[in-house]
Amino acid sequence: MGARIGLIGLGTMGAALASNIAEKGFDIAVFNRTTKVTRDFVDGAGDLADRMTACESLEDFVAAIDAPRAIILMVPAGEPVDQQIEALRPLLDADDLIIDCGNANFHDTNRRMTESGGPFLGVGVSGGEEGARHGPAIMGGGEPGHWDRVADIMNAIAAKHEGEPCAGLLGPDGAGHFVKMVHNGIEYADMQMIAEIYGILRDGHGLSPDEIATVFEAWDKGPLKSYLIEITGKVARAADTATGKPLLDVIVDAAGQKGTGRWTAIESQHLLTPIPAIEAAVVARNVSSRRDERAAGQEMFGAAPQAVEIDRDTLEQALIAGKVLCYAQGFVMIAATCEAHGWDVDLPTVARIWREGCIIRSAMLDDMASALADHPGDNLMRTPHFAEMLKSTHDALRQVVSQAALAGHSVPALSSGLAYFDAMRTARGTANMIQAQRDFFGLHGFVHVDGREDVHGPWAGKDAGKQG
Ligand SMILES: NC(=O)C1=CN([C@@H]2O[C@H](COP(=O)(O)OP(=O)(O)OC[C@H]3O[C@@H](n4cnc5c(N)ncnc54)[C@H](OP(=O)(O)O)[C@@H]3O)[C@@H](O)[C@H]2O)C=CC1
Ligand SMILES: O=C(CO)[C@H](O)[C@H](O)COP(=O)(O)O
Repeated sequence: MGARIGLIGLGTMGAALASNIAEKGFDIAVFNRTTKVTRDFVDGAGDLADRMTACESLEDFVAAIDAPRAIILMVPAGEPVDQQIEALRPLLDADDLIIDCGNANFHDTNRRMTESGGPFLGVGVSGGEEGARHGPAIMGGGEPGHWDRVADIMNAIAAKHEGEPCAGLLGPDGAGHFVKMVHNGIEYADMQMIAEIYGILRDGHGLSPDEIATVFEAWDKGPLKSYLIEITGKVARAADTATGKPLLDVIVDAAGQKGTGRWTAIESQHLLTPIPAIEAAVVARNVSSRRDERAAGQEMFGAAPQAVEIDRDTLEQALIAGKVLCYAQGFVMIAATCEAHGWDVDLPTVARIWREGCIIRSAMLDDMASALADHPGDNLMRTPHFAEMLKSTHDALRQVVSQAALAGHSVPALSSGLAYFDAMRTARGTANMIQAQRDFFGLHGFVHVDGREDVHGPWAGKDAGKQG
């Protein structure tokens, strides 16, 4: 008997996932581009090594797995995935299954479904190293017959919510990677809003990292309870091992990004689906990387953030409103994309899968799953439970955004969330002005409130057709 499954790419995620798979009782063959990494991994796997076959060539790796084979790729998105597929396929049988568990762009996954030369699944895995090791959230995309071949493994290694695996096949093609991408978009917005509140506590209230940790630890016991709030308390409490200083104070304020947030923002523009809090979070990361320019700006205009008087309850309420709006935008985007691609991704199932294991897990997700199930097609912000939540918190968000602006704090995600909320409850907006301007300079026409279409203003010549 050979291995039940194989895994290529023993980096942070692949190593943890391979250990998780072995721990759940499945024999696994492992391969890594750098052979020493494979050896070191299996040598350090303790009792789990009995269930692992360390392979030093792709040929040995393929031979070590029982046919029909299932092979997980856990390598960086883009070229590395295509290279691995290209190297593997000639060694595989026609019905061997390749499963890309990295953060692929779902357009690539759509392409690979047909061009990878055999059965293919695109599976989003969330939870970071700890999640991959002990139970991630797993978002599958592809054909049900292919998913069924590995469903027992996926369910066994996934996080559990009250015994229910946080794993599932969400749709065909790249649907799983698409949902993981939006998950990351929400992650970006949630993290940015937390960072903005951290900035107010640090620069507006003058709190130390330890004092800030205490605030987030308290919030993690209330409605904001979530993985990201929990780790915010932990990172604020941590000390730098080199200097003994608070860790946050020795980290350069330039955020990295590997692309999933940017992909979400770009995709939303293609779909004409507004996700301004997520876009603002991507922009904020880009701004953060402009360190020299920011320093020059401070020299010229003076430092921006001043003391600000907003009580902590108001900050907590604002963050609650912001968090709901991040998820609302993400779910709307999933719904819009499904429509565009003819996918039938079930939003309550997505919310249920996100309840444990993933980075955006939150106490709110159980209620979100119920709200989306009870009110299909509605924006989460208009479902009764979350509408009540927003009614009681949006004033706090307004106070925080306005006070922050007056005191020179940059809060792009919180203010974009608020602008979205206000726009989405304004029946008559201001785009009539845009339409009039477009018609004035380009004779683009507008829809008249009486129902007539392609109407022009009085500036149009007789030849332009109908006038208003
Ligand atoms: N880190 C995280 O929190 C999460 C990451 N992901 C996704 O999981 C995937 C893996 O990420 P992560 O484990 O963090 O990455 P790491 O950088 O830790 O590991 C990357 C792995 O891929 C291998 N690799 C890199 N380039 C190639 C290539 N061209 N051909 C073959 N193998 C290659 C590396 O091998 P070598 O040792 O030879 O360099 C290494 O084993 C990515 O798609 C990432 O976006 C998903 C969820 C969470
Ligand atoms: O998928 C993840 C978490 O869910 C990865 O950690 C990803 O790398 C996060 O994105 P970025 O690196 O752009 O912050």
